[in-house]
Amino acid sequence: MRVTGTGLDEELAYLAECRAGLRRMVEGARLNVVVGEHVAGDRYSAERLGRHLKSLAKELEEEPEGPAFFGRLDFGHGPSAGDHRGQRYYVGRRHISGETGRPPLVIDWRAPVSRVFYQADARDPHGVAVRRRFGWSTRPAALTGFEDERLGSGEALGTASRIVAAEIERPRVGPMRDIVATIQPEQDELVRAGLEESICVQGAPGTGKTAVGLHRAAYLLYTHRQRLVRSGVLILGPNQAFLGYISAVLPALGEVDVEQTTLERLLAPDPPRGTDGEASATVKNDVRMARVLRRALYERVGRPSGPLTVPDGSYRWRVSEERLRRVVDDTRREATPYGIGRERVLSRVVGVLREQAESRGQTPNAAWTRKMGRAATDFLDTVWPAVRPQEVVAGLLGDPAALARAADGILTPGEQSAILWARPPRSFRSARWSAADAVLIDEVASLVERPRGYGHVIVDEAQDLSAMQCRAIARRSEHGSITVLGDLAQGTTPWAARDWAEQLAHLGKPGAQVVALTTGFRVPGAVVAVANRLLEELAVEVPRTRSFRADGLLRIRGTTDLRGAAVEAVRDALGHEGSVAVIAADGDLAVLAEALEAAGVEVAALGEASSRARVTAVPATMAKGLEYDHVVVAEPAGIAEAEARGLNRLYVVLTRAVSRLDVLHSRPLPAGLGD
Ligand SMILES: Nc1ncnc2c1ncn2[C@@H]1O[C@H](COP(=O)(O)OP(=O)(O)OP(=O)(O)O)[C@@H](O)[C@H]1O
Repeated sequence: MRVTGTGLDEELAYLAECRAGLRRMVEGARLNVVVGEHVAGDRYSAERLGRHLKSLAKELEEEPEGPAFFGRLDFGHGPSAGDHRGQRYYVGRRHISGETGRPPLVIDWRAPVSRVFYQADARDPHGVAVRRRFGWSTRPAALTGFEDERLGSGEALGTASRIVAAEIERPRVGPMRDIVATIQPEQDELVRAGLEESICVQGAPGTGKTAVGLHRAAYLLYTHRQRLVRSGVLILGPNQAFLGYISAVLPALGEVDVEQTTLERLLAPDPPRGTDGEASATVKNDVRMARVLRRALYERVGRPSGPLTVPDGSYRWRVSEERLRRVVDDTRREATPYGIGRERVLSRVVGVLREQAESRGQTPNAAWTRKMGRAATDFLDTVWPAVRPQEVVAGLLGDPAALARAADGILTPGEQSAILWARPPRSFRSARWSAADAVLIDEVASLVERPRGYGHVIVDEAQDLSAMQCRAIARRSEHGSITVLGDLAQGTTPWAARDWAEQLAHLGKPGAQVVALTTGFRVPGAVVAVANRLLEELAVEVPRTRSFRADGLLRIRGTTDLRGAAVEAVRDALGHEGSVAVIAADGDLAVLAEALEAAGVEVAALGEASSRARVTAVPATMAKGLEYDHVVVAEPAGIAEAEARGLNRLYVVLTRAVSRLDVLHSRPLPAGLGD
């Protein structure tokens, strides 16, 4: 290893060239925005191209002084260097073109050759003689130094790199950042898996699952841009606070065309107006509901009773009851969506009428066909009525007899009464739908008409999804692939997955490979040790984590004055750099926040973007996926007791700390934390 200043002048000169290159690109992008409309083939592409170029121009302008590159590869002269023999490449967040006719100044981190930057090591240098990592200071961004690894001579730092360690251990300020400069080899494998591949990443807290998912989205868009920009990439996260935390990563990587939302919002843009008790939510989220709903929908399909007669001038056409029954039965057997089934029944009946007309020597035209269609509408509405998905669900939840028919042999009487509305609304239009109802409505809607699919779907915190929620995602990725991210140990919903095979089957990708990540980049070693102890109590089979980080501080303190101890711990935390969170059971948080405010500490509520306070009060149920430099956990027993999977919740809460964790308790610690 060499950590030297030699060559820094040359690198600074090269940086100046890169910045000049960026300025040329800004000019070019601005011009292209003007002419974009003329070069794109159609309006849709023109709009996309225009947006892309505008955002590129804007970003380049906003960040002309940013870190233009983070790595350099000097290939050797041996045969293993292949086409890159003797070449030097700079690797950065984005491609920077050279002057006309000259090679690029910086290669995008997603380009094929950049893979070597992440994968090369002393055992397999991939033809690289020297890998150089650059260190940058932030605000203002300045190139401060570099580290060389002479991989060709068997010399590699791996995770001992000081630049890598500094990046991983840096305090967290503001929203989540990209990790392109320090992606680890096992993460890189997942980021660059092929588009056709669906993968499931089981990773302990802080192993970079979310980071991998976001970078995978960026990688896939770079590698398959044409295909994915049209079909779309969707990222699903657990809640708005989490989405807010991760929302800046993809735009910073130049990717603005990714839909990032929660499943709840995707299914129902308006917030739910109703709620479910645990018993009813559990039944509604059970996979058996899919069969109940299908029955309820198809129960609407009737049996023709009597022939259909249609007057047509001096004739009366007649279709026999038996023929009508065959049309309906054949259509049912074809298993097309309900809505298409309805169209087919109509067109088949009209087809029978046409045959009769033709055999009478008539030549039916389009106007005649329309007329026959209108004449058959009453029949159609009786045997295959148009439906609204909400109406079907309301028909079940509001009518014990209808529910009993649809759920017979599927749900027990107790389960049926758990989901029945105590006071049914007058019409389905005034129903106060809950989040679980939205999933049921979506299930019915997809039986009527297939929903829009995405090219790739990334699902974070996937262990928490119910079977019915998984099905909603499966429908949207039927012809695409998915990346499933999660941790069985962090499952907190009543229906949280206990193994991945079943969850993947519900997600429609039973064959997806499950890959484990076990190196934690967030949580310091001392905290990981405590979390691993708690893991023993959680009854899930997951590999233990080891921390990349030797730094960090853990304090577990008993107290008789929880509020006073929390104020003291937060004051101490504010003496350090970085973000601070106070996490407690949802019901215990308000008094702590009040105590802090009373002591003159400014506290922001979670998601309160306008606040400048460094301290955030985080309800335990909202902590998932988030991270703070210093975390004060108040009364673990309260968190563990608040819900059925309270110990899993506590495991989530304890693993939010990046640098320091204070655990304060006035009551005995829950099992696993006690000793
Ligand atoms: N290779 C890396 N280099 C630098 N930082 C990294 C790397 N991998 C992960 N991190 C950082 O570690 C932290 C944890 O990552 P992330 O949130 O993706 O983990 P996770 O597995 O999703 O965690 P959890 O399950 O607890 O939500 C983030 O701040 C992320 O930026």
